[in-house]
Amino acid sequence: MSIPRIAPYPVPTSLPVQSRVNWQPDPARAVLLVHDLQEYFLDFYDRGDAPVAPMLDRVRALHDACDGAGVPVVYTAQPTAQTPRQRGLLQEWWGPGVTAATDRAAIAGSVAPRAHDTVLTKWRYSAFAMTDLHDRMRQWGRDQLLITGVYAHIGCMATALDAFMRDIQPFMVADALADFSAADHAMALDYVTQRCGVVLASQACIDALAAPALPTSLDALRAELARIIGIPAAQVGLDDNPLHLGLDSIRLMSLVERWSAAGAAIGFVDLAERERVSDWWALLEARREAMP
Ligand SMILES: O=C(O)C1=CC=C[C@H](O)[C@H]1O
Ligand SMILES: CC(=O)C(=O)O
Repeated sequence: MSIPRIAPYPVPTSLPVQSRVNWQPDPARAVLLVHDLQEYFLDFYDRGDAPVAPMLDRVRALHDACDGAGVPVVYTAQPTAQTPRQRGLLQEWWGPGVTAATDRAAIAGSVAPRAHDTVLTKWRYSAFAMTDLHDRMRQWGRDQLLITGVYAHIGCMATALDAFMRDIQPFMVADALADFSAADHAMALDYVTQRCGVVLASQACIDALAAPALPTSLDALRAELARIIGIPAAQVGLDDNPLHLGLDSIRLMSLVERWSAAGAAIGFVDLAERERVSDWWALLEARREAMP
């Protein structure tokens, strides 16, 4: 069985109501996933119609928002060369797929990866399967995944469920996804809302990423340091030196960039010369009060 020809359908606008969690995309925690937007998978659509045309526009807008907020962007793409062992059950289920359309394996030009993006080779429905996506997110100190691309009820939903099981908050960006049908698309959004994550519109996601993030409490500062260092928050004590806890200069610079973008006049030396978490909090409080 190959992929069916996909009739146009409108991008979902009425989203399922979330009642279990109040997760919000955080520019300090998020990674944008652009899932399998290869020409091969888009060729089954009428590219000039919904859902693909608006979906690609919204993926581009989200990519721009992530670039502005310092949020890493990760692409997945299946390889054209897959041994039977590598392709596994996909071969029996979907046939040769992109391996028989090697000239269509490229990621769609209108949403092509940019120089600073990460492109992972994709082997199974979930973007975590047989890739180092989780390791990379750990290294970046990030635990939210903003999911866009195709197909919503297959690889995107599988990735959302897998993220949840890895304690990564999944966000399905409803109008930056496309599927086999409106019903499949809606099913994916309903499932994620009920069982593992948050569904939101691309504009709500862009607005959340644009909200500069200064820690609003000492515990929020400890939690942010813990996430970016990759240790439990309980290990970030008020008298601990963040650099001695494992915060390296690259991550320190990313904090300076993020907090400066939020309007706090904080430089690298301001933090490096302060040796306690409590001193960092006092500095953040002082700089917040001095903000216009
Ligand atoms: O051919 C394939 O590998 C696939 C077809 C349709 C959706 C699946 O996610 C993808 O693996
Ligand atoms: C497109 C694809 O590979 C997926 O939905 O997993």
